[in-house]
Amino acid sequence: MASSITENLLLVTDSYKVTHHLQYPANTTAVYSYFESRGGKFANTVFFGLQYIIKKWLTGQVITKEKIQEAKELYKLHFGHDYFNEAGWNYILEHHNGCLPVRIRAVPEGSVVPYKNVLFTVENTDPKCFWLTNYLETLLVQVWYPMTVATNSRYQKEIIAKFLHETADDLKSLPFKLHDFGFRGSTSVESAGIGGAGHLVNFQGTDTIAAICVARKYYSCNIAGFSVPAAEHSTITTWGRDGEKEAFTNMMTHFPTGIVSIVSDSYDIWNACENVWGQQLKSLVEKRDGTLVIRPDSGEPTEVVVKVLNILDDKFGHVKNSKGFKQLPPYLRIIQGDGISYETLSSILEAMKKQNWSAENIVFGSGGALLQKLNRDTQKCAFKCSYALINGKEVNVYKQPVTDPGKKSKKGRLTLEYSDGQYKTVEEGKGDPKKDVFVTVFENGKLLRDYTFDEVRANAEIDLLKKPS
Ligand SMILES: O=C(Nc1cccnc1)c1ccc2c(c1)ncn2CC1CCN(C(=O)c2ccccc2)CC1
Repeated sequence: MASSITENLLLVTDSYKVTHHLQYPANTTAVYSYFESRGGKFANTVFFGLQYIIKKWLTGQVITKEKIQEAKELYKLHFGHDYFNEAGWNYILEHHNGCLPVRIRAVPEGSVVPYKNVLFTVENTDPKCFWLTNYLETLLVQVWYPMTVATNSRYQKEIIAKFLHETADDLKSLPFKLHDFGFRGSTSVESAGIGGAGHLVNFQGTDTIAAICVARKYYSCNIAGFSVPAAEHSTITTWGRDGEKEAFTNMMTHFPTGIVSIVSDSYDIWNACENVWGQQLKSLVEKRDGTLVIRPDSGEPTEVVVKVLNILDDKFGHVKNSKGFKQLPPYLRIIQGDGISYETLSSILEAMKKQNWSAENIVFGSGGALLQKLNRDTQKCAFKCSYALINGKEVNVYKQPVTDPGKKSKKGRLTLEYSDGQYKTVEEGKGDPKKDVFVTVFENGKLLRDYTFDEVRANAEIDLLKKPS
């Protein structure tokens, strides 16, 4: 029978974990583990995506006779030996009605937590199922992905907010300033949805429809993001090299109101801005009831963006906003969707500012850098056992590799405390329960806290009043 990894939780783990029930000390009755970001690219981490994993994989009667049988057969083939913990899984089936006897406690979704703080803990709730805690590590650590996308996206929001503070009348446009172009560059439809939802924690502009679906299905959000009619090269180039003006006119005719975005670099972006938009279609642009967003899509972004703005200025003029920076007429904006990342954003906005252009004039699109150019190491996400009960004795468990002090793990039962605006992880069970911010989100097959996307967004919101440093 083909393995149905897509449904069978017993198959969603690393092979070596299938043998781990035989490797703990005799009479181990509790294994307690935690997840953290040990720090990496970003000092703070937006915690997001655990609820997706819990709802998709852990809630309800996830263990069945058929799944146990399928796993038993597959692992016999895989190892060439019978290591599978059939008795352990049958015990869960019989004594817990197929529900997982574990407790997961976590910081609220959307929380922004400095690295090296505990983000969630996992423990078995039935002493016979000590082996289950770390069986779930493989799946639970995959939260690194939505978390890291949400974090990387939020750091770009802070950059854009800074430049809006410095050069724009207000920050009203901030939610739409970074648009997700990353669907095609994602590893899979599922990962596009998960990562794209991570981006939508911070923004409301996306072309990754899978992300809308994840926010709707797993975070009770009817519509988490928006987009508009936009051209791609094929809808321009199929009109022929001499047909670019007709292609542009067709767009303006089919989409006579609202925002419409037209990629304009198919042949010569300078000619398109200067002669087509700036002369041949000038009055069409000026009279249209909406905003034309011109999209360059090649060349060195800092140079192209500023040169396009200056050409459009020459043709359509500008006004000075309250901060003294130039602003194109409201019917005209640009979007830069090529080469956009956390690393390049500032240089583009700085180049604009140097030539007195407000950040108000531009929207960004980001694809691979937003959803794909990340890995578990970006934020050094790790899952480690810190406490066990062995022969009824509490044991603080830890690792402290002489070869890498940075991999030292925390000891004992952990609490994440928040006081005076600071998070603090307290180890060895010495925390103050009154200051503990953790929520029990899952226990014995049940999701106990169901965060809405609005709640997640509120928790992750940046300080909009903070003047740029
Ligand atoms: O080229 C686009 N998508 C794309 C997708 C995949 C690969 N390449 C490009 C694309 C998509 C959306 C675009 C775009 C260009 N140019 C402008 N937009 C729309 C953005 C949508 C949201 N924006 C709004 O201001 C806004 C729109 C609706 C409601 C409220 C605000 C700002 C612009």
